[in-house]
Amino acid sequence: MIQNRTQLSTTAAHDVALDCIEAGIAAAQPDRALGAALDRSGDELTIDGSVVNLDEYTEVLVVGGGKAAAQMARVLETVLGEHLTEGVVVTNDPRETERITVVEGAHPSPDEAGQDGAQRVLSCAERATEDTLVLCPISGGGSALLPAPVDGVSLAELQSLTEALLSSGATIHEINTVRKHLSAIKGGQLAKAASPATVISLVLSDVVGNDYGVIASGPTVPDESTYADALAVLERYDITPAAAIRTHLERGAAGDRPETPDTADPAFERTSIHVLADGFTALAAARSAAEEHGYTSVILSSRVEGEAREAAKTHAAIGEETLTTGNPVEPPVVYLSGGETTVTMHGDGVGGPNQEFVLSGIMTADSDSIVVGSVDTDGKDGASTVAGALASRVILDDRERARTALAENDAGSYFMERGAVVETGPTGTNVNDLRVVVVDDDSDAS
Ligand SMILES: O=C(O)[C@H](O)CO
Repeated sequence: MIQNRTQLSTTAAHDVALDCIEAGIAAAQPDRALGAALDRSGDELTIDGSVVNLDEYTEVLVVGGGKAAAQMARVLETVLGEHLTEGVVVTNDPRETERITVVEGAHPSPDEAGQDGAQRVLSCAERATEDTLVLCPISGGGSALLPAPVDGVSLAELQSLTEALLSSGATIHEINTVRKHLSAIKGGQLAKAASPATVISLVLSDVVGNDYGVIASGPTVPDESTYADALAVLERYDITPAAAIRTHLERGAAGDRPETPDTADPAFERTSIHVLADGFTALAAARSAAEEHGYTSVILSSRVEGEAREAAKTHAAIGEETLTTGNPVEPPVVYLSGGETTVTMHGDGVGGPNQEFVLSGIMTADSDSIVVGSVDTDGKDGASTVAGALASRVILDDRERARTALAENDAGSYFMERGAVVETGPTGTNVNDLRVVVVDDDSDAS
């Protein structure tokens, strides 16, 4: 799956790191995650260990959205077989399905097809009764792919607000607080549309910490945020929305519009959620891959956030400690982490947080025996076209150039010139970043 593997595999440690990356991305594939979590035997459907008796329902609907929704829909079609009544999902990564309708929408800015798809998802959910089982495949990207702007707000107004929010520096929690208050499907409203049905959400998480209400703006999850919170986000980031948007939010804050449904809403009495893959899924698979190579393997955290170059220094420092004092464990060892780091732009170079992480990491590490790899599991590191990078300080043949590249957010060019970028192409999944630091006990990295 990884291109340029031979170029990247200059030592055994590089090979180990690449195997960890490949195993992590493979484990987070939607079909694999769903396939592992779902099982049907006759009328019994097992979801992540919980048994659902399909004969208790007169129909089974599948509604959802997100980048992985079509892959998830395919698995559901196979597992449900004759029990499936109908379904609609919206995605930007369509796959062939037999009975579930797949609508192709746009990401990261919503489009008309997505709007139409979201409407079809809502209509399908609305036909549910208390005898209906509604299964909701939901994954990252769902917020853009299922727009459903509220009455009075146009798609064009929502598109320009989305663009402003995405470039504002607001967190995904903040962005989705605003989105939830401008949509007829987000913030629990899909579950409300399906009420009083039994609603089971099957989720692939691209949100660090798996806040259910944030993943795809939580269409089936009670929402505690308010119109006032949404207005506060716009104020915090100095965003002036279209007049219709402001009016809608202000009327909502004044109590003239219903809030998104919260935990007290009876719509959630028969809802449940299963996160079937997240950043930890990739880390656990990477750990097994490292162990197969005979390395001790330590998952540092699946929740590393903050400035990429600073996080890298901490990872490199752990590697150095390992080599000098054998703490926290003796080498050879593979340290793994996930989460999502960010980059504060100082220049206009090529790269992304993962490439910047690797460059900062190898510039900090004072040994050839520390190999640093980092990728975005969706195959696209920031605005670049590659997944990330993999290197040791051996490629620092021009330290001055490396320093400038880091200063100008140009790590991508530095690695590209030296064949050290990791290229996967679009992977079909996204469980955030995957970082691998291999610390060998000998100095065979050359
Ligand atoms: O769709 C979204 O809101 C983001 O991908 C987070 O899940």
